[in-house]
Amino acid sequence: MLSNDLTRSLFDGDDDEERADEAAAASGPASAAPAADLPAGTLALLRQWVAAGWLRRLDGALAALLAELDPEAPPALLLCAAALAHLEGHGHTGLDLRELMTQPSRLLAWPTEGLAAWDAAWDGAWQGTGATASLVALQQQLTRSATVRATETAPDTGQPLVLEGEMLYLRRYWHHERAVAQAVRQRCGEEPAQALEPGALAQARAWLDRLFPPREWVDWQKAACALALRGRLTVITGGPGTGKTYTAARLLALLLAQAPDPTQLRVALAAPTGKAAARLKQAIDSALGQLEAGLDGLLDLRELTERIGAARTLHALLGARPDRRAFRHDARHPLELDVLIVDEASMVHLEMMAAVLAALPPGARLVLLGDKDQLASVEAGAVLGDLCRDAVAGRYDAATRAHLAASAGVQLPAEYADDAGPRLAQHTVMLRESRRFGGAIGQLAQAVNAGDRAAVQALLATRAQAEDPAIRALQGGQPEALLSLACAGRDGAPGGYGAYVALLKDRPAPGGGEPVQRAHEDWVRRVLTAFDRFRLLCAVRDGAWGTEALNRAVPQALARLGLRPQGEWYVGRPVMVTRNDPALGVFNGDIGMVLPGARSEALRAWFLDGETLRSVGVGRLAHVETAFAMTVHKSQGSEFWHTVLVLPEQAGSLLSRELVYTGITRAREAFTLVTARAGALEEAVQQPTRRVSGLLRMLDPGAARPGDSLP
Ligand SMILES: Nc1ncnc2c1ncn2[C@@H]1O[C@H](COP(=O)(O)OP(=O)(O)OP(=O)(O)O)[C@@H](O)[C@H]1O
Repeated sequence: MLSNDLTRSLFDGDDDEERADEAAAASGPASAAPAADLPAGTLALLRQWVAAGWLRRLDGALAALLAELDPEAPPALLLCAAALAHLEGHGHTGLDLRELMTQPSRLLAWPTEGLAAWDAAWDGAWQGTGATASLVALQQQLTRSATVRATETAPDTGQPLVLEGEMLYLRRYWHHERAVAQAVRQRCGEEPAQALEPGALAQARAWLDRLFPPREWVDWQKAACALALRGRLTVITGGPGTGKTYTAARLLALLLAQAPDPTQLRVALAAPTGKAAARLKQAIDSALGQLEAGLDGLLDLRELTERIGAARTLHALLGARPDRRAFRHDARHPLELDVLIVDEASMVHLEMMAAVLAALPPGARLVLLGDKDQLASVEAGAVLGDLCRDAVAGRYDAATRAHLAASAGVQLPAEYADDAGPRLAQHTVMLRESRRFGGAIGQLAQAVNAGDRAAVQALLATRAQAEDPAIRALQGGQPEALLSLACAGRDGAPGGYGAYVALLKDRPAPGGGEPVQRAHEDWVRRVLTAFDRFRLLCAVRDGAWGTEALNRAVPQALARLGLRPQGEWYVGRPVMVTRNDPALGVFNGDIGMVLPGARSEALRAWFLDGETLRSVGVGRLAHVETAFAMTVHKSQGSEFWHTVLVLPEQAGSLLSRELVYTGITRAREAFTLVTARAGALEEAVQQPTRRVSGLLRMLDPGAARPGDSLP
């Protein structure tokens, strides 16, 4: 059946337009000129919507494909299919049918004209069917088609769409969401968790008291470690600097202390990007080092640090293979691990989370660290956000509260108690106190996160009055002002990219021998470190305030300071890898700098992962882009001494609260906001992102309707 292969591939590639072309070509006349027996009217309408820019070509192509597979496909199915594909493009994993029927404007976020066209088409879809539009009637219409699988009743014959309750899925996303739900349920235990046996409990208590000095208020870090002892999945969320890695390091010490044979404890550290993995390793090593010093040799944490080795990207950990979608490690070839710590889990998309859960042996512990309020992955799904739905409220049941009291001496206030709390809540902890982010930048991030427009405005105004060097806002600015900022920084935060450009001329004389090699590597490190202090982050790629225009303009501006941006490859070109290339050891999101090698003028891209420096000849790098300006999405997992967030005139739903929050929290010491239009920040703050998924419903039927999973 053409459908199965094509539909599987339809959402498997990297390039939507490419996929649309394939689908259009393969579905032949259905998409070009519908045959008379196809629901041509609906398809023609969809083509108009594609032309109007409300749908992608891919969205129309999916409907055309279904019409070809099932010439009897009702118009409502074709409309749902196009909407489903469209929503996938916006990060939703499925289509909430009830919401589509009652509030299409909330789901589709189209212009008024588009919504009117949708309403008319939807009403038209029911005319002549003999049915009145209702959720049940829609479900019946959908499942009557051979292209839709109703999970409860129909056998799997490779139908492109799957209906589960009120959610319609693309086959692939249904599989991933179901796999994640099943694995999470298993890891959280179907029944209330068993208490630790008395010996283990006493030992845990002694160690937890040693690792966390007594406090007068709830020690959520200690609570997180205590919960992790009991379960195979622990989700630790918190804003920047709340001690997620600090807690994870203490958890490792605790697990080492509890292990029957500490020398055999197998631990791996991973993150979605190379940069985030390197930061995780650094933070864990430093936390374990400090801890070791305070433990009087009770635990050999140095040996553990060495044994853990480098933190890896999830792709590398799972064994990504060139040209293969499947990883080397899966349920049949599991990772040989006892503990896996994954940082920056908000960036882990649904498919990757499914792969991680599949490859981890059932007995191993998975600890997810991340900030639930950050932007979700570019790809569909908001797994961490979904998993953390109850993180703020806590919702700990009696068994959990008793466990925390007995194992950690943590007495939870009543506001966090809920005897009907779901299983997952018993495995989730939110860290609530930031140690690194208390100043003006932290306050701004908090106000943005709370959607508090007035507080954001007041904060920017008072900080400007106080001439606080940490925060500056240039509203309604000109691109020239931005370029000058990029070159030289600003008062209170000098430097900009000029600082690394100044270092380019310090290259040691090329040559052979170890001293030259070492001097060269030192220079490369200094250049990379200087570059990493400053970054321009954009909301969008296109337009005068997008990454593409800035990546053309900034090197030209830097030419005044000595950069020579000639040709594709030039000394001092910062690059970001845009596709995983396991054979080369470079992964999507890695950032490097083009510089000559130690011996010759041949240019290489140099990457710094923590302490490790590596390089690749530029001729071998097929998928990179210039990285003076990067999208906020791509910046996740990184921090810069001075971060500049650039908001364009218009960016529709892209300009969200999460985007601004994520941008601000990339700044360590200085943050500059540049907005093309006054008011853009305030609008973004009031626009939280919403991603529909059915994960919570699958995890806990009856607890939440699918579309309720996010605000
Ligand atoms: N309980 C604590 N006592 C003392 N210092 C702490 C404690 N918790 C965290 N810190 C310190 O606060 C800083 C931030 O901690 P950490 O890096 O673990 O936070 P994080 O939440 O992982 O941050 P990020 O946003 O970078 O992921 C570190 O310097 C850490 O040593």
